[in-house]
Amino acid sequence: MPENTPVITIDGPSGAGKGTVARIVADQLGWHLLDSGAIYRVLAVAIQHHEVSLDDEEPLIPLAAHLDVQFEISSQGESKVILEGENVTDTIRTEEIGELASKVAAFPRVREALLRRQRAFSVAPGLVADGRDMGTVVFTQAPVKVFLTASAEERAQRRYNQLKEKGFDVKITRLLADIRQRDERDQNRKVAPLVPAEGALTLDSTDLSIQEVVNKILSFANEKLTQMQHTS
Ligand SMILES: Nc1ncnc2c1ncn2[C@@H]1O[C@H](COP(=O)(O)OP(=O)(O)OP(=O)(O)O)[C@@H](O)[C@H]1O
Ligand SMILES: Nc1ccn([C@@H]2O[C@H](COP(=O)(O)O)[C@@H](O)[C@H]2O)c(=O)n1
Repeated sequence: MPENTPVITIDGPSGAGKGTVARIVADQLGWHLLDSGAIYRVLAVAIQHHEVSLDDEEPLIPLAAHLDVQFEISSQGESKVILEGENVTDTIRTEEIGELASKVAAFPRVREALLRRQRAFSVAPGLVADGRDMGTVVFTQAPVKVFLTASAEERAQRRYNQLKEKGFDVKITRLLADIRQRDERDQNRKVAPLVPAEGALTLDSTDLSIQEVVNKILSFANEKLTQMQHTS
């Protein structure tokens, strides 16, 4: 991992807005983007395709280590996720796959098998990485770390709006229950639990617009990166 590539990590619970703001921040800086949750989600789809049971960690490790996935950008600028030659862009976004991904993500050796793949995204001129352990495990050297959160009710409402817009028939009470269950699992697992990294800026986005969150992250990043230039 090149130690001198600047990385901005954005960790936080499901629906806090990490992916949305990470994309805007990366675009504005002209940096690369890593949606690490997508990797766990793709692995969950691969597990379903290959009918591998979650009862035992062992068979999951080679699947994680040799995951045949490509993240592509279409000619219209839309991102596409290809697993074993199949377009799984929409499949990975379902609540069912999110739930399965969070179960798979609790296995320590599965997480270890995915580390190198995630770190390979750290390429000049810089990387914006979002997930649960970007600042605490994957990019511990990152000069800019953010912990983005929002109330569970607000996150369920955002997810509801998002799914309704895509034409899915969903119940907000169910989404809220799923979000709470996923928070519980991600925060309390033994390996890489969801916690703010040391030195992270904690942002509660419950009452903030997307643009306000982006502005706060960019101004924090600017401050940290300027400090870094002066000390190197
Ligand atoms: N500050 C905000 N105010 C209102 N809506 C927001 C805000 N931030 C994000 N959203 C909306 O909330 C939805 C969820 O956002 P997003 O997918 O970025 O969350 P996430 O933290 O990446 O979730 P996950 O970890 O589950 O992928 C999106 O529809 C997004 O447009
Ligand atoms: N760095 C990460 C990223 C994700 N996970 C797990 O994957 C699940 C799905 O992630 P989304 O961000 O796409 O919702 C999530 O609930 C986590 O369990 C992870 O462990 N580490």
